[in-house]
Amino acid sequence: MIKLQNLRKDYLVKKKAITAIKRVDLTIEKGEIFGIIGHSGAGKSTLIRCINLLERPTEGSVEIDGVDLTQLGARDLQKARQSIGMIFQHFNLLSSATVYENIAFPLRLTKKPKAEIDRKVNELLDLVGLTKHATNYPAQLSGGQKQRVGIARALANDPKVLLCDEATSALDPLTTQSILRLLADINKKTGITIVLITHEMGVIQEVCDRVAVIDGGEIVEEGAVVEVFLRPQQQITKEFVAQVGHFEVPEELLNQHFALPISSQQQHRMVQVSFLGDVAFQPIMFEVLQQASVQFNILHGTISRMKDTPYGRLVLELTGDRSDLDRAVTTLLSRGLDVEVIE
Ligand SMILES: Nc1ncnc2c1ncn2[C@@H]1O[C@H](COP(=O)(O)OP(=O)(O)OP(=O)(O)O)[C@@H](O)[C@H]1O
Repeated sequence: MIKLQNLRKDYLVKKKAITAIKRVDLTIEKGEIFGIIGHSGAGKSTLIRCINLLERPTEGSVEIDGVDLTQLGARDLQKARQSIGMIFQHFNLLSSATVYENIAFPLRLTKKPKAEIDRKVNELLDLVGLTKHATNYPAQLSGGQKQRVGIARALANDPKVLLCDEATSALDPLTTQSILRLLADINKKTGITIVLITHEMGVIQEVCDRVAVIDGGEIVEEGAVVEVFLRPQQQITKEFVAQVGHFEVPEELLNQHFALPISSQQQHRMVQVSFLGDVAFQPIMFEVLQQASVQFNILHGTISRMKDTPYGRLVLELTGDRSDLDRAVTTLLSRGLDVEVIE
């Protein structure tokens, strides 16, 4: 659907080139919600603005549905851009136009008939829950409502792709949630491909299917959100995950003395058990440990949800005969849990 190949973007500042995007190869599938996360200055805005050629790449190609936008002439590019909607951190609404007129604006630009404009604007007002505010001006709206207008306007020409440039960064946590839920809903209803950039891992966790981590103008890690959360490879990714995950085993646990009593044949073992998807709802762990005659003590845990996928991670102290402990770990692995022996 979206294919960025060998993408580079330099800015000329006082006749010197500053490389914002070093080299990016990225494929985003049709219908997915794809997140790009990075710190300030990492190149997120530049990258997302290259997707609709608001920034023209210095090198490389930007394919949407097999068409390389960098090869199009002005008229064809303008047409292709109609299939790419965009929303912004500060909404970029026309302050002197009503909510209705803001949404109608792109339809008027494409010279749609009046009746069609009216039908479409009303449909979009309903979709974003702003029917009652049609005649209000942006200054009369809350931040969340302004972003809803931004979303409706971006969807006016039925785009195939929606680009979200830090769309929730100016909003409080509750409003952020409601905007993310609206985006997820629209994605489900229409199958639109959504690309969003953010510096907040919570945003990625809430709505994205896949994520790429950008650092110094390069993608340093990429994968399904659940995989990246549970098995981050790069240090920067681990730091982003730590913003929301509480996945790291606390230092004091690693140094503590085991709590369960022990007899001479028995051993202690500290394990981290991770589970994903439906397996999170099954009592596998307790069943297996009981059957193996292994005692356990929960030392630390997180159970939550990533978009629609439940997941959990528990740190357990296990006590039992060595062979029982080995058997319990092997059985847990064979039943689809991820088990890592910490100590
Ligand atoms: N128009 C521009 N002219 C010159 N340099 C720019 C321009 N836009 C961005 N840059 C530089 O390119 C690099 C990447 O900037 P970019 O805005 O893409 O990063 P970002 O990850 O979106 O950061 P932020 O979250 O702070 O917006 C930075 O070093 C920035 O200073």
